[in-house]
Amino acid sequence: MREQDPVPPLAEVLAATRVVAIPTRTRFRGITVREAAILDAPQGASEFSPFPEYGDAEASAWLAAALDFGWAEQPPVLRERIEVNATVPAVPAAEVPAILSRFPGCRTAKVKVAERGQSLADDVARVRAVREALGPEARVRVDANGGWTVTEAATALRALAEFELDYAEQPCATVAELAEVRRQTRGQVAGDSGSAPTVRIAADESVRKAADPLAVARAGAADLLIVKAQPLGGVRRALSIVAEAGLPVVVSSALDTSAGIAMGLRLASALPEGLLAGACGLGTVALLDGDVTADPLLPREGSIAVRRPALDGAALDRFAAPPERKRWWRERIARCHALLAAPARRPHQR
Ligand SMILES: O=C(O)CCC(=O)c1ccccc1C(=O)O
Ligand SMILES: [Mg+2]
Repeated sequence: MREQDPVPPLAEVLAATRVVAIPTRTRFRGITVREAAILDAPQGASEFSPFPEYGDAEASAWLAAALDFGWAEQPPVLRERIEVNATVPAVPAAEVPAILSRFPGCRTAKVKVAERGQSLADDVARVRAVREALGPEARVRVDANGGWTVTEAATALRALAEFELDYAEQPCATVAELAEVRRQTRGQVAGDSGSAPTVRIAADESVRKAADPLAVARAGAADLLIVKAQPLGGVRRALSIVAEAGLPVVVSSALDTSAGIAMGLRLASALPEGLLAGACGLGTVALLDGDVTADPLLPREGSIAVRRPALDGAALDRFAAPPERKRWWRERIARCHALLAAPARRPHQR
């Protein structure tokens, strides 16, 4: 929400809010039930779904995004369909074909790696299964969610080099570590006879969880940025961050329902030509065992049409969160709303 935009009154926001709890089809990021506040807002369906463990300051950027998408006019749509990647959770390699079958036509896959309790051999087997299923022309990415040290990342990316990765997303936790991994993998290429591919480094958490989302770009620690509309405060704010960063981007999501996916699609559709670095991580409704609309925003022939879903009352009832969780989300919205309404304490103010 732009500084001059008024925040809608709390009573109006709460009156528009329905809290849902939707089971996931596969454990993802430790999550088996995805909770979200769905807003039946004047501009259409919107979503507020920061993960439960996030504090109010971080979550209030997600609320700014939800209110902006629900109450404010959005930038023009420059493209009607957005290509998406298959998102492969940290499953055993044998389960890869079943996961990929939920993403019909997708020629790019993003594979979770560095999962706690698993080994590099598990990661290599999973990535190999994805490469074998999709063929040599497909783009294969990995996402470590900051799970590796610099040494582990260098070792893992060497082991994964044979799969010719599109990029490695957030291999390590900090900007300094990303810069070091980027330097080392380049060194690897330079010292090699030329056969080893450069592994591009993408920043995700270093953008969406940072006090300054542009610091990673300024430090030259990434080749591209993952941008997510909710944590960055909305479509318009994400667009201004992209414009300042000057790096190619991939738009992604946070295991949103179709209401939140629509926000990501809108962001992807508004990006200036040439900035989009391939398929976006917006196909994840395929990982949920339900949705808030009768017409979910699922990948078809590798892409999704840019549109807002119509909320389905029966689905909202079916997935209604238990009373104590509903109360928890409404109280969270009230606290985050108070942070947004107090200009001096607005998070991410620059
Ligand atoms: O980018 C994608 O393919 C899907 C979204 C995704 O991976 C994700 C979903 C929820 C929380 C974190 C992440 C992530 O990119 O790290
Ligand atoms: Mg990521």
